[in-house]
Amino acid sequence: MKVAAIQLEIKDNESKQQRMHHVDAMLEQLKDYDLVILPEIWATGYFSFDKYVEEAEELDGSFVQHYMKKAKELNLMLFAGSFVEREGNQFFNTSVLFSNEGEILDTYRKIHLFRYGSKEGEILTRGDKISVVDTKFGKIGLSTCYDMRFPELYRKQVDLGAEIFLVTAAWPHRRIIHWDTLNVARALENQCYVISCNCVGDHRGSFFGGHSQVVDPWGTVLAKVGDSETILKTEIDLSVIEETRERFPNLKHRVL
Ligand SMILES: NC(=O)CCC(=O)C(=O)O
Repeated sequence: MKVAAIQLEIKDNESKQQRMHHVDAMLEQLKDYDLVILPEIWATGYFSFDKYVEEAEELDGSFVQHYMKKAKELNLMLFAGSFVEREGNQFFNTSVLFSNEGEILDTYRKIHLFRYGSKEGEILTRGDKISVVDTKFGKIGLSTCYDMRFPELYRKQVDLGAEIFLVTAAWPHRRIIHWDTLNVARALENQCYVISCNCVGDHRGSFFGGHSQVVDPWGTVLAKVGDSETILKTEIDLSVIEETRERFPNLKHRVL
């Protein structure tokens, strides 16, 4: 399974349309990939809290319609990262997984909203549904950034059959050691692949840390990129999930 993560630089002087245009050009390079993942609230810019309401869209709005078409056109499964979703008078940090046929496989509204130096928790409403979706590549669990600090979410995803965790993020450079550690921890404790995608760049005075990565179910980092804009490209072997779980069956040894 060929996977790619578009580690996007968020530039303050770019508009949502410009960022989408830039991402679309990067997607064109990934036509023979099976799965592509994008970061958190990348089109608006995670720290552009003043634009959240103005740029929010409904689930059938133009952002989702656009990436639905792109997934089909490029014949790839696309985890389009998250965007600010409006439903009635509520707003959510919502990510969408599209099939290569352009269907919405699942959506996920971030459950753990970030409140440390972030207005996310003031503006948005938290999600309350755990997302694990059956795909042609196995069962995939969806999550967003700060969620990584809450192991119980991933354990619940495993209980629902998850084999691969997709994590969309806007994680700062100053806590990048936590990010690296959590990517490995979530993979090895749950014997799942972690495929994560972070932003980079100096956005409204905060530096995003990059380090988008792919970690296998044994906790080995198969691929990791640095802290500048790039596309992480790698291949994963899905048989490693079952093989790891059989060889070292810690998931079966749970007591609690
Ligand atoms: N976007 C986020 O959720 C940031 C999370 C973060 O910076 C942290 O957990 O540390």
